Amino acid sequence: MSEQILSIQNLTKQHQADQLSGISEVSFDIQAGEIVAIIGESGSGKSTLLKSIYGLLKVDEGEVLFNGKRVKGPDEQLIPGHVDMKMVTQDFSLNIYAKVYDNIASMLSNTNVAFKQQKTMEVMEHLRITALKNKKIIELSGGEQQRVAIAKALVSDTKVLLLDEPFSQVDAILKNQLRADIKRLSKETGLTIIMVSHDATDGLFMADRLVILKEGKLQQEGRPREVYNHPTSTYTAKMLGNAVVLSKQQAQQLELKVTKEQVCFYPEWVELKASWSAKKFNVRDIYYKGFYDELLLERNGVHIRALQLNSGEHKKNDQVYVHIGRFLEF
Ligand SMILES: Nc1ncnc2c1ncn2[C@@H]1O[C@H](COP(=O)(O)OP(=O)(O)OP(=O)(O)O)[C@@H](O)[C@H]1O
Repeated sequence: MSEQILSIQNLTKQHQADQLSGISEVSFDIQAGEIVAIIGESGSGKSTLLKSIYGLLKVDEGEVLFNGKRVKGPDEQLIPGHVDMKMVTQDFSLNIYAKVYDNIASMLSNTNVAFKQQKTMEVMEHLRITALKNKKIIELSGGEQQRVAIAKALVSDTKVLLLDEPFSQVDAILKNQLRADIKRLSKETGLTIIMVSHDATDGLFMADRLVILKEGKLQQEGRPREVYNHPTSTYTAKMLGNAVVLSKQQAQQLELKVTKEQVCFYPEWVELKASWSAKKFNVRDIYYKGFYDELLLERNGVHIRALQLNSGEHKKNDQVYVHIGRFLEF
C-alpha cells in the first residue's frame, strides 16, 4: 500500500476580496507515486491550486502538508517553492542560448562530477532527448523544449512534479507520446505528478485520480473511470465527455421517464437500433470524426447527439431508431 505524500486541507485563496477568484475550501490527499489531474473550465482555479500546493502563493486559509510537514508560503522563505517539488510552467524557464545538457546539468552541484554526468544522461534517456544533448534550446521545437523542461525539473531527485498545461505546445502525435512517457516515468520511478489541464482527455488517459474544480471548489474526485461513468453533476459530465444535457421538459418530450430537473448522457450511451422502446429521430447533421461519425439527432424539437461507429451508414435527413440506453438525472 502506498503512503500519503501530500495532504491539501481546506485550502482557500482569493485573489480579489470582492469576487470569487481563486479556490475555496479545497481538501484532498495525494498518495506517493500517484498521477493526479486537476480538471476544470478556464478560471476554475486550477493554476491557483497548483501554485498554492507548491508554496508560491500566500493562502488565506488551510494548509498543504508534505509528508506531514506544512509547506511554507512565499512570505516565509527566501526562495518560494518546496525543495522536493518542482513545477514546470508553460514558459519552461530554460536558458535558451545554452545546450540541452547544460540546462539540465545546471540543477546539480559540481561536487561529484561523475554523478552529475550520469544523472543528467539518465534523465535525458528517460525523456528520450539524448540525441538533443548538444543542441541549444533555441534550436528546439516547443515539444522538445517541454521535454527538456521536465528533465530539468526531475534531475535533482524531485519527489513531486507539478505540470501546468504540459501539452499546450505539442501536436496530437507528440502529445500521445509525451503522455505515455510521463505516465511510464511515474510508474517506473514512483514519481508523484500533479497536472493541470483544460483538456480532460489528458486526465482520463494518464491520471490515477481526477480532481474536478468548478468556480474554485472541489466538485468531484475519484478514479477516471469512476468519475466518467458516475459524474455527480452535469458540469463533470460536460468537462469529461461532451455530454448531452436536457431539461426535464425536453426529456419528457422524448418520452423519458424522469423525476429530477436535468437529464444527462454521453453520446456513446445512445443506441442506434430498432427495438420496442426505440423512438424515431431525424438526422439533422453529421460530424465526421475519422473512424466514427457524431450524429446530431432531433425529435419533437429536442436535439441529442449519438455516435455512429459504422461511419457513413446514416445520412443527413435519414430517420433512425434510437434508444437512450442509460441516462443520469440531476
Ligand atoms: N494574480 C491574480 N490576481 C487577480 N485574480 C487572479 C490572479 N490569478 C488568477 N486570478 C483569477 O482567479 C481565477 C482563477 O484563476 P486560475 O488561473 O487559477 O484559473 P485556471 O483554472 O487555471 O484558468 P485557465 O484554465 O484559464 O488557466 C480567475 O478568475 C482569474 O482571473
